[in-house]
Amino acid sequence: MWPEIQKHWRDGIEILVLAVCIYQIYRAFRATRGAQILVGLGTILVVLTLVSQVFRFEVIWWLITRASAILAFALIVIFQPELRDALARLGSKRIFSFSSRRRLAFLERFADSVIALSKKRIGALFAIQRDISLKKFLETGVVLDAQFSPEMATAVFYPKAPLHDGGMIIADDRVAGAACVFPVTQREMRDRSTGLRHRAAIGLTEETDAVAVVVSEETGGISICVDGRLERNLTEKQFRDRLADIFIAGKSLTEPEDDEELDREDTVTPSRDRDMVSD
Ligand SMILES: Nc1ncnc2c1ncn2[C@@H]1O[C@H](COP(=O)(O)OP(=O)(O)OP(=O)(O)O)[C@@H](O)[C@H]1O
Repeated sequence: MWPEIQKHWRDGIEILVLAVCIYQIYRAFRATRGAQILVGLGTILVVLTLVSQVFRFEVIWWLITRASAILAFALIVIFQPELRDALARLGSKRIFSFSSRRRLAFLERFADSVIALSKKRIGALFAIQRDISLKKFLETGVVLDAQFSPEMATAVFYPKAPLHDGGMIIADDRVAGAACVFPVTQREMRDRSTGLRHRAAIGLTEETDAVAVVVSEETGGISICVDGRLERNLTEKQFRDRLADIFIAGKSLTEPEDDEELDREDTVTPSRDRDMVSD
């Protein structure tokens, strides 16, 4: 047993490293235009490799090995925009992410705005960008690049206002755009009353790592959606706590923080979720 472990421990580590790399590549590309191409090519390659190895198809095997260099080159060309985005993100991470103090101020403003909309029963859909760019959804709406404020949120979502239809995208603490169309989930809903606004929140967060917040026009209920999981009808406190949990690792949104702690927080990564970072 022991000699076997000694012989194969390197293989174990190699498999682990490969699994982590493949998973990270999948995460980086899952919401991008080329994701389906990548999955398709990967599947074809794996199937062809398996078939050629099992049945010893020498010509197919020869073709696979020869084609891999061309394929690698083709992938770089196909994924050029995504690669550029990913590298830019890597470079900008933490350095350009907005400071804890700004993040906290934004979250408080945001929570107040959502609660005000809920009280007035103004339907709203927000998408807060995290690591994965929401640029392609921004293109479906109207670019604003404006400072976020409760007045701004109410003006945008006010019924009959020109931009009230669709979702608002927030990147860092700014409103990137409004009236954006998000992908609607195709999942069968247990709750048949789940309408398009909520389905769009689920769809977007299934495809990206954004956090979606919905205010129901019908009930005023506030929901948060992360990774395709919708948490509906949160109370004010639950909503604030959930926001804090996601973006500032559980620190209270309402309790003032001392400066020292805030500064220190800039250097650590929150427990479970990533912070909001610019694209
Ligand atoms: N794909 C989409 N992307 C963004 N917003 C959308 C999308 N589809 C619908 N919406 C928004 O949702 C609104 C319709 O919401 P609908 O009543 O169907 O949903 P709901 O989940 O029942 O919400 P509510 O509880 O507010 O009624 C539309 O007016 C539009 O603003």
